[in-house]
Amino acid sequence: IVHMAQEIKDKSEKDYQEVYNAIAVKLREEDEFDGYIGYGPVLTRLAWHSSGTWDKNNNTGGSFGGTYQFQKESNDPSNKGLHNGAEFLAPIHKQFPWLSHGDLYTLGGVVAIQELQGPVIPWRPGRVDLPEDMTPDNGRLPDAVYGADYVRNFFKRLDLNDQEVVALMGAHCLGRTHLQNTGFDGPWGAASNTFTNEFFLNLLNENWKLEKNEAKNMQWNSPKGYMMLPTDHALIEDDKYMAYVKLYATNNDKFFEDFAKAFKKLLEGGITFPQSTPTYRFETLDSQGL
Ligand code: HEM
Ligand SMILES: N/N=c1\cc[nH]c2ccccc12
Repeated sequence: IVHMAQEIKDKSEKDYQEVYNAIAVKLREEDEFDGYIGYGPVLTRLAWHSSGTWDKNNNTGGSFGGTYQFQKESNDPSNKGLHNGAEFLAPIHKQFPWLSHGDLYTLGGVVAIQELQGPVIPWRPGRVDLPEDMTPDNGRLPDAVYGADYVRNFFKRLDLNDQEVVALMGAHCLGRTHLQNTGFDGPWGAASNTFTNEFFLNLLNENWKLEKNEAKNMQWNSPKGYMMLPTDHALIEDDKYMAYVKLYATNNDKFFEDFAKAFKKLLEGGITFPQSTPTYRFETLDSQGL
């Protein structure tokens, strides 16, 4: 299967910056969601889950067709809680009906990362809505209970190497787990809505204890009330992953640079863009003085 992005002839950078700004203003205004965490983390997870269904071996799934809009995909147990992100974006789709669902879900993640003070994520438009029967089967997204070998093998399907995997996992600096969504709980107290390299610093500096949680799942907890999934903790159980954890814990610029590249790659998996497609680097609201 070839997913050829369409050439968007009648929309300019200004048009896409307008969509970016509409999402960013709504994000700034609706700050009370999920105990004042806001919508940034769940929008980030929606962009990742709508892209993470890609299978490089047969080029099925991925962000191109916007198939998260169909219940077969949005009802995947792996996607529990993401309807909050989709409902947040629904009015944006109404306001800009010319934007495809695939472009909408991925752009939502780009806005979230940038407005939460993360790196600029270069982004290209042109994803094309596919019919419901092209929706990939459930079960293509990763489980949280396994170790480093599972994580490494899982991300091969998305064509992502050790360095890209560790960089991407740094997004777990945002938001929190919710017992009723995934059977994991915490961190307790203030979960973060600012994009930093803290995930790596916490992995290295906290005193982690493996405990069974209320849903009978094992997770790593620290005296400060932080938590890590088994797949998070796997990054300091494996020498190759550990090297990148240390790199990103000590070099925030390198983390930002590598995260931006890996997140763009994740959001574009399986898509062939025409040479003429522009790559947009959007301004944040702050940098526009808005
Ligand atoms: C081994 C791979 C991964 C596993 C097993 C995993 C698992 C999870 C789980 C269990 C949650 C909690 C969801 C909930 O209970 O509401 C979560 C949240 C989250 N994940 Fe991941 N994740 C992985 C990779 C990623 C990647 C690659 C990204 C983005 C680049 C990401 C971004 C997020 C964000 C932002 C949240 C917070 C969502 C919220 O606060 O509502 N995750 N993840
Ligand atoms: N602070 N938030 C997290 C810390 C470690 N791992 C996570 C996994 C998913 C969501 C949030 C976190």
